[in-house]
Amino acid sequence: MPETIDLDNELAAERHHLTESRAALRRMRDRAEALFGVGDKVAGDAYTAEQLGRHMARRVAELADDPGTPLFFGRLDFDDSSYHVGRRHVVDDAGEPMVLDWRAPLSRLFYRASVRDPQGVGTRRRFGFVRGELTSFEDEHLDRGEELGTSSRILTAEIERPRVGPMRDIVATIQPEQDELVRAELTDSICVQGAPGTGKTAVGLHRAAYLLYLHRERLRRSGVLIVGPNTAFLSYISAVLPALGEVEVQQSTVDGLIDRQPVRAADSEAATLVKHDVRMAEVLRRALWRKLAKPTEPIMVPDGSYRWRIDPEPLRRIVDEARREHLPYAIGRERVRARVVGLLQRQSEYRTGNSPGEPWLRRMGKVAPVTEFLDAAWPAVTAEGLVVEVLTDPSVAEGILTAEEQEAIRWVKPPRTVKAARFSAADQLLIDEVAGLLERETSFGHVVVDEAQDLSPMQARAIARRSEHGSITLLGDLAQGTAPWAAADWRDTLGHLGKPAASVVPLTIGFRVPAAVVALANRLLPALAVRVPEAVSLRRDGDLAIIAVPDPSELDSATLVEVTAALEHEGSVALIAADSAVERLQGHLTAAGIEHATPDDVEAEARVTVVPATVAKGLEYDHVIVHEPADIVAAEPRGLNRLYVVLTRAVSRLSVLHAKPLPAPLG
Ligand SMILES: Nc1ncnc2c1ncn2[C@@H]1O[C@H](COP(=O)(O)OP(=O)(O)OP(=O)(O)O)[C@@H](O)[C@H]1O
Repeated sequence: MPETIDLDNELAAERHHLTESRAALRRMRDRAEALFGVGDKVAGDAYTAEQLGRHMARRVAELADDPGTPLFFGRLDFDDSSYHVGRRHVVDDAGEPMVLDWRAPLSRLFYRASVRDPQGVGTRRRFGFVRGELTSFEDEHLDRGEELGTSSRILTAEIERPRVGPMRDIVATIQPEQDELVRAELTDSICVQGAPGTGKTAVGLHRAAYLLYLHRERLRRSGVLIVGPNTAFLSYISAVLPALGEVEVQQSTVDGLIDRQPVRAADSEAATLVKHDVRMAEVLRRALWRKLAKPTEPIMVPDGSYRWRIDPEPLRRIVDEARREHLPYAIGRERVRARVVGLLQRQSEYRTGNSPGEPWLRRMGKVAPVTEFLDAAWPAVTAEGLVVEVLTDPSVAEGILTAEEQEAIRWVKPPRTVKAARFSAADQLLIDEVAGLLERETSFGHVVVDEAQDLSPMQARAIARRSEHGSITLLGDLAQGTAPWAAADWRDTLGHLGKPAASVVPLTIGFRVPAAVVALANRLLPALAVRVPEAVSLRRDGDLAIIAVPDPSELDSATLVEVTAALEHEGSVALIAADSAVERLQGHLTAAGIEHATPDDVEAEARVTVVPATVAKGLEYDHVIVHEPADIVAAEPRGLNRLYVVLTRAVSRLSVLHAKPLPAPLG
């Protein structure tokens, strides 16, 4: 059987290449560490030493080898050469490539070459690994018209593998439609509308890694930011970028971006709605700029034996001019101060014949008459102070907000001082909005926003301020919108984000949810009032069980039985329930001696996670057990959308237990 022997030899050769590549990576890391050690001795000054130190530490971290993940996952054979494709570049001692980074231009062919357009690739080889051990490979001879596409055994195994712990990268199996998005230009802002499990999150994270590779210096200076819906989601995705060698990407919720003040108050529902409404931006802008007043008094500045004077007319001109320059408010104020001092300087030069020096200019900027003029014509404002004013007396919103809306946000008991004010979570948005009117925010080079369908206009504006000079990748699914302000059309969100021209691209191939489960969830779509393309599941496997429990008092115990049965299978188990039922169910599990974790504890040993329905977004588990869908739907106005999210978390099996009738579209 010569074919078998040949294959064995091939496999042995590939394993040898893997061992050699690992050794080469270790030597690269040793060299980096050695350099790290001498870095502070060769660097001239403390600053350079620190910079160099940080650079080297990063380099060493980037070169870390994770024995659990394969160093390469594919190979491309051309006529006269072949390359292994992997998570990062590995070179031998002579600098020759042993593994090409998946982001290198040549590696692109691994994802994109096809029989129709082989782009010079003769054979594409994919490797199968078990716990870091290379165990198999699969060849597509594109030059002989062989192509596996999504029927690749290795791709199927990867998609169907049991899920444990945090999210993993998908570099080995990025699909052409995903690759197109991952490798979009840095200057392109894109919006990805994708059904559940189509790889939106994966695409966003890989795009961040790709852009960092291609524009390393530029993006390192300006930074890359990933915005996610909650901390459970952020911990779930936190391992992906480091596994790709990217250790310096900031990940945050929107609240985390804008937390200038502690949250010490809660809003009514009506107040929350108003504060997230884009009209609040207009209210705050008006409240701020109304503070400018026309100068009516001259400025008189005694200066030794002289006395300088500026009349109201030139002062008015200075204020008007600065206003027309559309500068942020605080910068405008300083501009006015500088121009006033400029006029004083000219008078002084004219009268004394000398040019006053820096100290004189600084003193003039601060003398009482100048400060008093500024405080009257262009008063100093703090973001917190202005928000306190508006919430104490919302009448400034006249004509923008209705009388009821003004009442909804009015503070019943205004604080005596700004310091004593107790701000709510939504107030942080208002404070951030004003801060953006006062000063310029620094922009990230690229921002990835996940679960973007739930951004309120004011949240989108907070992100816009941080990406004014950069591009964005917006990821979401309109059908999964659960916030009261959830978008019905991506154009609206893109407008608030300041990227109205971004293209909206659909993803439709589902990698997570088995076809039977997708079919169930899709029954909800017509009731969700959004127009989105349905997902087509790649997964033919999977089980769906809908279990009616006739006696409501037995629903919890039936759920417990289902959890116990689920533990017979490999992989993770999630019990998802209406938030109000979570504590009770946790109690039952504890009483039954079943270990269980919370969704933000991704390192937990427990195989069962109890997930409140409102936290399930973006997460996935092998076996999902949904407890009483009717309660999940009843808990909030967009409960059906929430149920759609909950039903689409299952990778292999979904069990739905109900005592109440199933919500209409499912019944
Ligand atoms: N090309 C791929 N190869 C293998 N697995 C993939 C691929 N694309 C996505 N997946 C897997 O499918 C699952 C769903 O991906 P992901 O969470 O990115 O989807 P999503 O569109 O963000 O889902 P949701 O809308 O539910 O948030 C993940 O386990 C991911 O690793």
